Amino acid sequence: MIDSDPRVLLGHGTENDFVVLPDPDGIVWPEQRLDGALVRRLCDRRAGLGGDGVLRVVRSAHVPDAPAVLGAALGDCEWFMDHRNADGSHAEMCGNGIRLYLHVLLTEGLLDRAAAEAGVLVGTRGGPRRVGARPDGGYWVDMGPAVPLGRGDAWIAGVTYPGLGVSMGNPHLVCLTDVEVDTLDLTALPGVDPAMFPDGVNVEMVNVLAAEDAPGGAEAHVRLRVHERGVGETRSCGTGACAAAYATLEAGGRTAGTVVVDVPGGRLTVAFDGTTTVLSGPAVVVATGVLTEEWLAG
Ligand SMILES: N[C@@H](CCC[C@H](N)C(=O)O)C(=O)O
Repeated sequence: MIDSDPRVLLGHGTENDFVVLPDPDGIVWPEQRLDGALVRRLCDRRAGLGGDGVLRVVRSAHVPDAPAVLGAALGDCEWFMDHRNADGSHAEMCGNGIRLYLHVLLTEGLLDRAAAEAGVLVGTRGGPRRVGARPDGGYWVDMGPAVPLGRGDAWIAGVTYPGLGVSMGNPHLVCLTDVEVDTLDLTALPGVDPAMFPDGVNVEMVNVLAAEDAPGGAEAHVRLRVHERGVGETRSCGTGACAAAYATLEAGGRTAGTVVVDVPGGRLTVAFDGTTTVLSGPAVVVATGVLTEEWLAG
């Protein structure tokens, strides 16, 4: 039995879709209730609502992990993006999810537009991230620096694809390839070296469409498909787009520039200034509702 209304929203960022649970004061979905089994049920596309993950919208004060992962920034992060992958696991960071998170703070009346446009520091298990709304729609996120993790390979159907490991708070292996990414089977996680990624990895397969003269004056334009840790193939990954953009610039000997990243679910833009990484893209709330007692009891 849940005392308060178990309100729920469905939303997405470039079709990376999430079940969003508003729980500002940590009353509706305390961690012991929102366990891995319930996350898996919510994300089930037939027996639940369906999603690549769950975002709990909660104040940092009600998240037991927050002091450890935010450290001195705890007091600056009123809000915490409590993210779960569809398999129930926690991830450090989610670039599409955090844009949707800010959008939900706005649509739920938990934040005013002026504050959102100024940019808000949100806690994540990867540390604090600043996210903001653009006056003309869309959202930006300061994702922090991309951290190279060294060279590694992915294997798909007996073919080896050389790649670059990149951390965006969470681990990625980016393979730039001339093989048309739309022809690859990403149903299963590509083979990787487990010693390089002891906590698992998200794998991005990338075609570089333009290494210069990209749309909107960007430095490069790529197309990406991704197999996400804890989910499977998704239609977009914000951290993956950042990792792919970093690997693309790095292959051209650059550390700064803007990369347009096309994913199956839309378009993201990633800008590097040599210090940090700014991800931009849309966020959409599709529906709002209430979970039924019948389903919760099931
Ligand atoms: N889709 C997300 C990343 C979600 C976490 C990832 N599956 C992991 O386990 O690291 C994004 O938009 O960044």
